Amino acid sequence: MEDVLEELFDVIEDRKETLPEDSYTASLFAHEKGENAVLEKLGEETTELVLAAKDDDRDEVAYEAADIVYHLLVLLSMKDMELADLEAELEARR
Ligand SMILES: N=c1c2ncn([C@@H]3O[C@H](COP(=O)(O)OP(=O)(O)OP(=O)(O)O)[C@@H](O)[C@H]3O)c2ncn1[C@@H]1O[C@H](COP(=O)(O)O)[C@@H](O)[C@H]1O
Repeated sequence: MEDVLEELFDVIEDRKETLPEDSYTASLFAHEKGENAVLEKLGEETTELVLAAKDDDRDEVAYEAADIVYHLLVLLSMKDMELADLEAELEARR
């Protein structure tokens, strides 16, 4: 899991730097309202996650959770934060 998160975060950071035209991630960084779009997605996906959980739809829970994690990592990158910032907070709670 840690490897997947690190790899995904590295890809997100790369998209932020190189801004390829065909990249959804890059479009979020390039667009003036990209941060708002990410925040809206997080809100929508959280609602969808709640509904999926209520339905006991485990596939849909996994799908929505993945959407949330992806957009959460994009948000961390937009705030010039590192995955280590999230890890440190989680570690501090153990
Ligand atoms: N994990 C993701 C990921 N999760 C979601 N999304 C995109 O986020 C957008 C919004 O997600 P939604 O599920 O809301 O999309 P939707 O199907 O339009 O749904 P609705 O809005 O209709 O509800 C879609 O365009 C998805 O493709 C993602 N886009 C990219 N990644 C990762 O980022 C990498 C780089 O992607 P690019 O930046 O596109 O090269 C990829 O290889 C993936 O690993």
